[in-house]
Amino acid sequence: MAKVAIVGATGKVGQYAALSISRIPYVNEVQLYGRPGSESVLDGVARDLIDSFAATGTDSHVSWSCNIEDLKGSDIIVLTAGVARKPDQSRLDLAVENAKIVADFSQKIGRIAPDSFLMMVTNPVDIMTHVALKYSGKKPNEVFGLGTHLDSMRLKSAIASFFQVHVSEVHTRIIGEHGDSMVPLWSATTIGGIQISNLPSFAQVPIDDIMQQVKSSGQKIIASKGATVWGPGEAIATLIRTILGNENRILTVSAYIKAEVHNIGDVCIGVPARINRSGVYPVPIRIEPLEVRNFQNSVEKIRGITREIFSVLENGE
Ligand SMILES: NC(=O)C1=CN([C@@H]2O[C@H](COP(=O)(O)OP(=O)(O)OC[C@H]3O[C@@H](n4cnc5c(N)ncnc54)[C@H](O)[C@@H]3O)[C@@H](O)[C@H]2O)C=CC1
Ligand SMILES: O=C([O-])CC(=O)C(=O)O
Repeated sequence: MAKVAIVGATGKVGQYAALSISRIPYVNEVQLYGRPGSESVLDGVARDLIDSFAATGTDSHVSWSCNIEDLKGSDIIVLTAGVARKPDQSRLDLAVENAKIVADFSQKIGRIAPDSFLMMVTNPVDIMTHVALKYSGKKPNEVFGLGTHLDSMRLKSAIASFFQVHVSEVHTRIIGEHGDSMVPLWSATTIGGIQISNLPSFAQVPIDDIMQQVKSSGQKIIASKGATVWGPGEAIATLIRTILGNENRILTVSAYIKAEVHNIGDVCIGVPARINRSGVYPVPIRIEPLEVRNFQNSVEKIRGITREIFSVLENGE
């Protein structure tokens, strides 16, 4: 059984993640962490969560704290703390402000919970994952981010809807940045086990429209209801269940790569990774030449901004 802590638990994503995580059978403690001053909100979130348990039969302990030392003993810490973008902002606009928050928490988490996994949600998530890796002092397989798994879910829904098939019949992935330079892998997309380009109707797929829809999904939801919550909240729970259940599923997460994708590396970015109780292991893959070029561009963009952010953190602005 495991303790999962959420840092940023008073926020929209943190609150829904608490609910989705509490329903994972391997979790026996959900800890809600918030900044000093957020005691009353945390208490309310905990009570509301516990009220739901009678309906779902959930048997989990809920605790809350504003004392960072209480993260001790966590098996997984989910970091959702930080600012969220406004509809007219890019995720990258949040980089400097959130990097300071993430670096500070990661340093503390590295000391207080050295054996925990650290899952990054705060945006821009690929860069924040690298900040968390560096400042926590944890191993690369212990630090990962919710990146293009969510984009892959969005693409999967769009493809299932176009072909009018159940989502479980669609396997697909988006790799690269959780942002504009994301790269769909059509070469790794199947419907009912058939490679998508072998289906005659593939020629009718409005690929550009679908990718535009996937890329703008977060922004559209933020513009209309203020935040994306249920998509990311469920995706967070899937990743945690995969670790705690030692499931060895291959999911696309932001992880540190060295040379797994055509020798491109030294960056945290969305890649397929085998995930189990020991952590997150990027899978060596070979993809089509155009996909390699697009991935290389995405990597160069994220690596460049990550370096700038490291320099800001080290030297100040
Ligand atoms: N990776 C992904 O797929 C997704 C990432 N996100 C990101 O998650 C983050 C949280 O989003 P929401 O929950 O919608 O935002 P929110 O504004 O509802 O919650 C933010 C949380 O961070 C805390 N926080 C803010 N500034 C802080 C600081 N200086 N120190 C400590 N804690 C601080 C707040 O107290 C609150 O608990 C954002 O960066 C957002 O962009 C959101 C959805 C999906
Ligand atoms: O779009 C945002 O800012 C939140 C997010 O990352 C997503 O839902 O994909």
